[in-house]
Amino acid sequence: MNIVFLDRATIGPSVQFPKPAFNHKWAEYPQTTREQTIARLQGADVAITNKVIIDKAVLDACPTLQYIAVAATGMNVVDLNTCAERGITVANVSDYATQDVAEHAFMLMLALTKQVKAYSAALAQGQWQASKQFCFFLDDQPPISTLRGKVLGLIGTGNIAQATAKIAKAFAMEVIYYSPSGRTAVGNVNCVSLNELLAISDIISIHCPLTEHTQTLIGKKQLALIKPSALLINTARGPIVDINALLNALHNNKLAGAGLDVLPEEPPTQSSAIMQALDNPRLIITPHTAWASHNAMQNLANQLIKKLEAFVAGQPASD
Ligand SMILES: NC(=O)c1ccc[n+]([C@@H]2O[C@H](COP(=O)([O-])OP(=O)(O)OC[C@H]3O[C@@H](n4cnc5c(N)ncnc54)[C@H](O)[C@@H]3O)[C@@H](O)[C@H]2O)c1
Ligand SMILES: O=C(O)[C@H](O)CO
Repeated sequence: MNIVFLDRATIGPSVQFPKPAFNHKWAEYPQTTREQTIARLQGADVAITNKVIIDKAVLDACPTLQYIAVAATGMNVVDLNTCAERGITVANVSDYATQDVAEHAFMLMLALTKQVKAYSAALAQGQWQASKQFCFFLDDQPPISTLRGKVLGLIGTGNIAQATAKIAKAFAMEVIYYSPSGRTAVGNVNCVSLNELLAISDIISIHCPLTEHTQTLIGKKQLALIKPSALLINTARGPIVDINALLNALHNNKLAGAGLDVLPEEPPTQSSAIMQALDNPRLIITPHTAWASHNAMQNLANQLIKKLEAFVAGQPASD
């Protein structure tokens, strides 16, 4: 088996990939550009990719591929339909960073409700040091608020959404879900329509995959349904939110804050509108690191190899 790992450097250097227990040749590259992808996959049976795109053009030019291991939960970098037509197995790694991503979503919620960015910046500018009392308030920011009692609307009902719901319960928040499948409840928590969720939530957190159905799921029309006092958290995939519509809503005070771990373009270019908005204290961006604890990444590496071994042994893949 010829295995080619196209973007090994996207998994931290402290992580060891176990040696597959079958006869193989392993080639790995720190990164692979679009132009390099086809050449590097010539003769490969197995491609491993985290974020290198394997679309129809790549699949057409690499007929030896039998198995694509996505070193991530989100599989949006692979043309799944073409793989299915051609009998190419695509396997992602699910549930390796569930708790990490849920904690990250909460970190963003807490940072926004407690105005951490605005107050840290004021401190760095010496504003607290110059104040006449023990504490210091910023008059031009929304009031600091409390999570307890707030309605958390979760888009998606999968692993990360449910882990986020568990944390929310500990904060005494009220949780609702949106599921496109018509489910009415997850455990004892109600599912509502997307429009209803947008209208009644104090915090909306996105936990669905990026697919043709979820591209700009949250656009101008949907943002208009959200309360101006609400927060939007996206740790799923950047293109699920129309970023220009989001920036507009923030700028016009139609949204109280946004916490984003993912952007439509990764990495973003410095001149992009979102990077130009970075000094907005109600916008917190992390560089797609929600998943990236050492433990989670090692989990991912172990599971990826286990699934690959199961495939080579002709056993059904299991998580
Ligand atoms: N930021 C990060 O570091 C990070 C890490 C892991 C996963 N993710 C992203 O989070 C996503 C969710 O991960 P998960 O482990 O919870 O996956 P999961 O498969 O357990 O759950 C996905 C959920 O999305 C729902 N869904 C599918 N289509 C939908 C639609 N059109 N509208 C609304 N909901 C829809 C499904 O019903 C399911 O409940 C992944 O697909 C990935 O893109 C991001
Ligand atoms: O989907 C995932 O697992 C994360 O985005 C890391 O690639």
